[in-house]
Amino acid sequence: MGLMANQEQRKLMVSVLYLVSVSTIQYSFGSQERHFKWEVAYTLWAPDCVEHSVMAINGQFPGPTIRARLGDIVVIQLTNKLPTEGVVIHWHGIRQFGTPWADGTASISQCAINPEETFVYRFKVDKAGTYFYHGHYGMQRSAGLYGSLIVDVAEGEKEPFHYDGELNLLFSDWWHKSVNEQEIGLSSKPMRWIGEPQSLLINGRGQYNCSLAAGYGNSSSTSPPECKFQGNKQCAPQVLHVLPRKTYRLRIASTTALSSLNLAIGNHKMVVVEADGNYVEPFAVPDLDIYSGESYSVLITTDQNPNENYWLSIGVRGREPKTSHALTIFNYLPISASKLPTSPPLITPEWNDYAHSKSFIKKLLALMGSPKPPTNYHRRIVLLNTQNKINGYTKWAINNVSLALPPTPYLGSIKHGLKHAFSQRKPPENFPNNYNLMKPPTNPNTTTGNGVYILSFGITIDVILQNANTLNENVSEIHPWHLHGHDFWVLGYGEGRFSQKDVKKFNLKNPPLRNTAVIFPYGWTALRFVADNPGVWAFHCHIEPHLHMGMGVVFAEGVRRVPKIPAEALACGLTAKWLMRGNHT
Ligand SMILES: O=C1O[C@H]([C@@H](O)CO)C(O)=C1O
Repeated sequence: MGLMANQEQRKLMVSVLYLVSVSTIQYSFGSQERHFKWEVAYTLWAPDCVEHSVMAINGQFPGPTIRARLGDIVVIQLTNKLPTEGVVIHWHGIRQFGTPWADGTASISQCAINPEETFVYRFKVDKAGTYFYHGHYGMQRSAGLYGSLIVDVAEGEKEPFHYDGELNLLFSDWWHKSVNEQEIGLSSKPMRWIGEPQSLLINGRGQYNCSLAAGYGNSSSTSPPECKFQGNKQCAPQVLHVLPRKTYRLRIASTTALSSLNLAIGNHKMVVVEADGNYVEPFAVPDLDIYSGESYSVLITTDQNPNENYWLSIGVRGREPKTSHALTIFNYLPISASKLPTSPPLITPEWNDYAHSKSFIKKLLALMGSPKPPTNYHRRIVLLNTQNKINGYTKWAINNVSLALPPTPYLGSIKHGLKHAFSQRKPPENFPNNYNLMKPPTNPNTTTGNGVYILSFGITIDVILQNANTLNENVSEIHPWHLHGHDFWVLGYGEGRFSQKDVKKFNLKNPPLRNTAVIFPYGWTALRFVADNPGVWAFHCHIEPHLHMGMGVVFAEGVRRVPKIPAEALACGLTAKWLMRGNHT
């Protein structure tokens, strides 16, 4: 198979040995500014061995990894080199305390950066953990605009667990149809759904129509042929080189557009220690579900037969899979990476085995000593998730409002009192009692809206995400919801309609802190957070086409306390007019 040429393998071995030693080096300097100069441009690339256009950063796909230490200021000077479209980048999991204009959400925190313009993102990383970044304008994440963002503990501090080396995995899904065509299909009448991805990618690499694992005795005539490529191809798997009898931290994040994934490594159990940049009570699992917008760290001990290699595989969950698993090799050095594992890759649990997913997610509990939620809430917002229609167009709606973002970003319009910038009607806090969650909506018609949930500064908010049936009989889908500007405590999950009696079952003792939480088909998920971060924050389904079809809401809190917003974030829509009136002195 020629996964890795010999010389390349030696080079990588040296870098693994370096990696192992690096974790013991003590740095002698404190927090600092980390500067990056980036250009976003389309480039031709073959993520799954088939060439298409991808949105790259400095010619790289995925974009460069940002690595910083807790307390550092990260400064990214981003120049838009796309010929005809705007761009923004969201720093997923970074709460942006004091810098809400750097959250990178078009129409919410800033104006899109026009071609040839530069915008400087400057923010503090105030919590160690595994994060990532991605485009947040239209469906630019699906176009390939993403990369990893890793925050190490502060100088002289230790993680609450030991490891000898570290490996970084960023998962995504990939379509051969351009994002432009996908977007047009979604907004056509009737809607043309994007379908399942052609490939899954691990660190931007996958294999369409060929298998790294072909040749395991029972491969049938329908299974794809063996991959034939040299290790230098863009789609060649990034082999994970490890040394025997060590402990590795795998940092994992999922920036998929659609797919929920399950990860497994042959013969190795994983000990989960971090979720979305928050420590959890360690627990061991043979496989792990990861939804779009989530990140995890797991510890792996290389205690298996050192004369073998092992498969690392990801497969689709929660939707009927039509996409092959993505694979790479967990290579025990010094044996060659081209020695195929003796056992075939692990198969993902049945796509609709939700009991498996629920049992995993309920094991996640905050590490002892983590911040606890307030015991009471001040305001409860119940959000019903439905698929709907507007004049024959398919939409997603929350409490029967489908989010259509306004041309003027909310942060500037709210801060500067520009009331015509968006609807001043309060979006609904609940949905009718007689709504039947188990059936398609009896009246599927909805309307668009762009109203904002204004949260009094400092209060405790409970959000109940309530799932329901889609437009099709007997279908309810998974939705991973992501909150900007905050972590929330996940207080509980339940089946059917949420009711007051469910409150008794909330976990107020050690609920995990996260920034993304899933709702299961026909179920509910309860979240709690404190509205203590001045700014305007998106809260939305992280499935990119669903957000595109309106599946989100907007929270605003303490906007009067936001310091002076940089003019570059305001130079569009009604805030541009406001600037021209000379208000920004
Ligand atoms: O938004 C979606 O549309 C399709 C389907 O409901 C209609 O084709 C699907 O699976 C989604 O998640």
